[in-house]
Amino acid sequence: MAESGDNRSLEQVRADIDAIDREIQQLISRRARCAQRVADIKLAEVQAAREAGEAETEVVYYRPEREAQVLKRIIDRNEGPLEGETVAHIFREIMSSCLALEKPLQVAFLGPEGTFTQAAAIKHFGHAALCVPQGTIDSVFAQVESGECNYGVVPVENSTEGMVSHTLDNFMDSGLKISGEVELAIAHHLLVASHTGKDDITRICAHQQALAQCRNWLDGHWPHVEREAVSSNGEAARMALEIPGVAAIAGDMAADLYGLEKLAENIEDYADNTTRFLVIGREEVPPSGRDKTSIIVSSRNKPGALFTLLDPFRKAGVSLTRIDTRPSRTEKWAYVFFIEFEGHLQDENIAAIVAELEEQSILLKPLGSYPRAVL
Ligand SMILES: O=C(O)C(=O)C[C@]1(C(=O)O)C=C[C@@H](O)C=C1
Repeated sequence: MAESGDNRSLEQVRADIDAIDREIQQLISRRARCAQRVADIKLAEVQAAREAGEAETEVVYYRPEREAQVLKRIIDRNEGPLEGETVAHIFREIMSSCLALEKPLQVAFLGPEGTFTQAAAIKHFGHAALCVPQGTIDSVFAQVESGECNYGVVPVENSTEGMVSHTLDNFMDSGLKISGEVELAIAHHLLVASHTGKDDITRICAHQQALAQCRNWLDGHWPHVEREAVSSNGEAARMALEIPGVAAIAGDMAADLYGLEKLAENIEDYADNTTRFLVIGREEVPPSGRDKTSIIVSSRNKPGALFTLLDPFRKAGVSLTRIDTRPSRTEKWAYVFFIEFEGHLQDENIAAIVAELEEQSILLKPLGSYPRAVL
């Protein structure tokens, strides 16, 4: 092994690396064969259930709770010198390829290509999943509901690509479940085509939220250049490639996709700009041990209604991670609450809270329990 103080030559160390790569490759192949065996077992179980006359079920190849456990364990046991997250990303890709051997996944995302939602889909499912762009959040839901796609990825919080409230509204009418969450650090760059010089720029295009998130930087560096809000950062990048004088604000995905150059990197006014996305699917996810649950709940419009809804959480000592309000579409001046908290619907304390809320509310819809983001 390459230890400090070791005086082997470059050739010798490279010979070590070659031998290690061979072993890693053999182990990855062995792992992939295990995944194939897992797929056979899953199929046999579903066939046996069908023969026993149990309800018609689909084979569920993708297991988010298991993936979260595998990735968490990798981070926890990591001893360096690589960062735990770096190693986990490598395993993310290995699992993604293993799953594709079992069954290739189709994942709908709010497009177009090159958006942060696509980056979130790839971060969550790895590069082996086939990511299919959709024009609207509604059509991401529709693709998963119809079975055209296995899963969907939509923005939910502080997004540069879509309306959060629109995602929440979709959940009110949909039978889909949340099967995961993705957090993505958003880094914006000023991008131009290789034939566009700094002095050629006459217009800077981006999604309106990206323009807003870079306002101070733009005021400082490009105070006299026109800014134009377009439908997405991906679209802005496409324009930068095709229209002379246009520069785009967008992320790495868009820069790579359209082969654009970065005139300036990380131009967002606030570092730690994170967007959160939800993964939607048709199945409920079993507990991973580190889960979150989302519900929609609506109460009668009377004083103290919100307090009554939240009190069971306080009594049980369960942390809320998010609460949003949307106007009810059926009753004037009534509201529905979108509440997220730590724990799984199968946990006893969570089941008790939900039972209590059911008594207090006029509507309670569990949207699913899912593993907390690991990466
Ligand atoms: O454990 C399983 O159920 C598998 O299918 C194996 C595996 C993996 O490669 O580790 C692959 C896909 C699943 O989403 C989870 C894990």
